[in-house]
Amino acid sequence: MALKAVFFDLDGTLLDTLEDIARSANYALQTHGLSPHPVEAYKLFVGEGMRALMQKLASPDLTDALLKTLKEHYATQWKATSMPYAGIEHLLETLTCKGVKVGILSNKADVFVGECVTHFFPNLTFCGIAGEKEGIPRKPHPAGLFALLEGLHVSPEEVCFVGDTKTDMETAVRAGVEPLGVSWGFREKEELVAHGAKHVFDDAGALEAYLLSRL
Ligand SMILES: O=C(O)COP(=O)(O)O
Repeated sequence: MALKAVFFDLDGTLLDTLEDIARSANYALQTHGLSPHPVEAYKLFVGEGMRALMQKLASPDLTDALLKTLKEHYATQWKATSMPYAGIEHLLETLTCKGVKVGILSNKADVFVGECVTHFFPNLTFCGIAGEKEGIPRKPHPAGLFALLEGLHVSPEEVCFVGDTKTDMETAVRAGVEPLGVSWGFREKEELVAHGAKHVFDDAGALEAYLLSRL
């Protein structure tokens, strides 16, 4: 069926946020007497939201304190080095111009998703944007995607979900939409294929060409 809507993951798919997240997480760890990790190591840690990130890096009794410090630091540092990957603005603009609905579903805290989108994509209109928020289970649970799809009058066969981790691919599979992977983000192609990616793209131009071929 013809493509009507495309939903994107944010961190590692639309935006290269790795360094800012890593720096804030390392700041939190060091503030609470723990050792930092190399920025690259965060490619495996990021993807399930900030609480899960801190749970992966320290004992459970420290999670709340670490999370508070992480959020406070990230609130002032989220755009220090982060930026859209090459070709992303063009891709989003093209889809929007062609009448395809474009949305974002992230496990990043909802407040930061809003700030990032306003800052990095100020001229684009999205059909829905959501980050991790209370009351809605985060990806790979499909509830967040279903909530965004509500009222759009599209069926799952008319929707793609694009992401860079197994969490994103599982979300798409569970929601019954087409799972599309990107290899420029935080994980390897193999992980995406193993978790259901129908295609994995190496640059935004290739993804754009595929999506346009689906119209
Ligand atoms: O910040 C995270 O943990 C993940 O965010 P994402 O879902 O946009 O990749």
